[in-house]
Amino acid sequence: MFLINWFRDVLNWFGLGKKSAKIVFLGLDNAGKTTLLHVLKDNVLQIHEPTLQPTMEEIEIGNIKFDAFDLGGHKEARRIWQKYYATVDAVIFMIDVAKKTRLKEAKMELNSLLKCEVLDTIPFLILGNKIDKKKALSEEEIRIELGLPFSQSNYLSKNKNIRPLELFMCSVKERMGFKEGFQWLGKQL
Ligand SMILES: Nc1nc2c(ncn2[C@@H]2O[C@H](COP(=O)(O)OP(=O)(O)OP(=O)(O)O)[C@@H](O)[C@H]2O)c(=O)[nH]1
Ligand SMILES: [Mg+2]
Repeated sequence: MFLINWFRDVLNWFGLGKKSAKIVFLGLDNAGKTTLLHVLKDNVLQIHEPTLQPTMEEIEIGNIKFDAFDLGGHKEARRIWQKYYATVDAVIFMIDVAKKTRLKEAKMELNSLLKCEVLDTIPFLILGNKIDKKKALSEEEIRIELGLPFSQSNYLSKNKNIRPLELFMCSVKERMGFKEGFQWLGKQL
């Protein structure tokens, strides 16, 4: 019962009501995607092996359906990301904000997603994860490093459409920050 209520809360964060949405979790390896998915699904923080094969978690309560695709972030795995683009309603792009040395690589992957024609108007929720770590960069530093706008209305997609895109800093470990991100995303769907 607790779990069911908890799922309902999760879905309410999305503002999904009776909607259904397909979401992909993307980002470099080790960012925390699988950890987040399982916190959302079971409310448990587990240690996961790096994701080698894409997995899909489907949560259905009443007529609410939420499909989350968890794709591996290591170099080989990134090649298949594009197979999922055509049908997605939203992208969650996760970044390890405590790993400064990999921000350039994360920026490159994010930019190539943003340039992708089929994702032109798809909302992007960027989660700056691991703010619990000592070395975590601030939100401002992350915006600068990734070249993200400070104001939402500035963000134009490749075809000059306004694309919903927002950064939320979070810690999956401390269960902080991502809820606000999902609330924002729910409004864009
Ligand atoms: N400190 C801290 N560690 C975290 C947090 N979230 C995830 N981690 C850790 O980061 C590591 C990688 O997490 P995963 O969820 O496996 O990362 P992933 O993005 O799925 O990685 P791939 O499957 O390789 O693409 C694990 O050791 C997690 O415990 C967080 O909020 N804070
Ligand atoms: Mg994973």
